[in-house]
Amino acid sequence: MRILVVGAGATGGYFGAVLARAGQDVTFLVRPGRAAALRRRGLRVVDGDEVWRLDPALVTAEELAAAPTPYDLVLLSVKATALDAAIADLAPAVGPDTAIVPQLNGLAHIDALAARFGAERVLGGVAKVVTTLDGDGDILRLAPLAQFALGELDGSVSPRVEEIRKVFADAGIDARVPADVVTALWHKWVFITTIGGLTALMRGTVGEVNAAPGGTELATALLDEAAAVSAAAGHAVPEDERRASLDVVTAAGSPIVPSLYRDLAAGRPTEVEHLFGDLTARARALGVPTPLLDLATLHLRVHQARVTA
Ligand SMILES: NC(=O)C1=CN([C@@H]2O[C@H](COP(=O)(O)OP(=O)(O)OC[C@H]3O[C@@H](n4cnc5c(N)ncnc54)[C@H](OP(=O)(O)O)[C@@H]3O)[C@@H](O)[C@H]2O)C=CC1
Ligand SMILES: CC(C)(CO)C(=O)C(=O)O
Repeated sequence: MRILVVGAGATGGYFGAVLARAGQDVTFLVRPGRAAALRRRGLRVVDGDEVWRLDPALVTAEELAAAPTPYDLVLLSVKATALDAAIADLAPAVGPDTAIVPQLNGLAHIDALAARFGAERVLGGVAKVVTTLDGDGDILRLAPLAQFALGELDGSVSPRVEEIRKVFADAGIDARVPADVVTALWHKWVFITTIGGLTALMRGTVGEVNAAPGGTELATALLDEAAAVSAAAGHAVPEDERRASLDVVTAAGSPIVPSLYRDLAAGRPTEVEHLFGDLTARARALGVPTPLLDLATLHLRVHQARVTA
């Protein structure tokens, strides 16, 4: 299977490196700056005490446009803020049989991809991994979790989904095909807006927020707001899943923060519109009140305006 990973950042770099290390035919579509850094330093993954280096196959948008090459699988791993440009850049890699698996948090990117490439080429993908880039561009894996869920958007069971799942599983990734990947995307969205809203509003880790009086109540209220939107959209969060998410966002002493918080704390733009703007707009359309998520949205918008000015 020829695999093109679009974006060699924290998640794409990690999953792509794991797939390449397992012997898969992986090429990274990267922008010139990242290409130069990877050629100089290699793609390094720091996983606890283990550090491994890969010298991956790279292609830039210019090179791909000059020699269009259809790939079997395109794994889209950019931030939502880079989505439109990435869609244009990856287009020459899409042929009649290409499967595009995005792994962004949120949902709106699915519609954007389907509009550009046709819904039949787009699968749903949900990444559960905790990775970040350090100052050298190396990938740091911050927690043992490495899960990838994918599926057809219409819920059907297809040979290509099983084939891709097996490629991930054979590389050692906990790869799953949920009963309904759109529901899985919604539930990840609920989780990410809860933990993102909590840590962004309170400017602390899950443990720090919960150590303060009222922190646990805020985590619970955020989760319930986000879950109410998901339920109104037809994707109710089952009680066991709600409990599992609650356990994570109320865990005493937990050092966990989401990538959104890392971006905020580092003064970088965040995926505010894709994650929060979209969810609160859908909440309004569905008649679901979301005062806490609205506050988080406003907070992140103020940051966005400042850092993009
Ligand atoms: N980090 C995490 O733990 C998790 C993140 N997610 C989600 O995954 C998505 C990606 O996040 P993450 O991997 O953290 O983001 P990163 O910013 O670490 O990586 C994104 C990469 O995309 C590259 N990129 C942007 N535009 C293009 C383009 N046109 N062509 C090629 N490369 C491009 C950037 O490269 P450049 O160097 O050129 O800027 C960057 O390296 C987000 O939606 C996030 O919410 C989901 C699960 C976990
Ligand atoms: C919370 C987490 C790590 C779960 O995969 C995530 O999606 C993110 O940080 O963006």
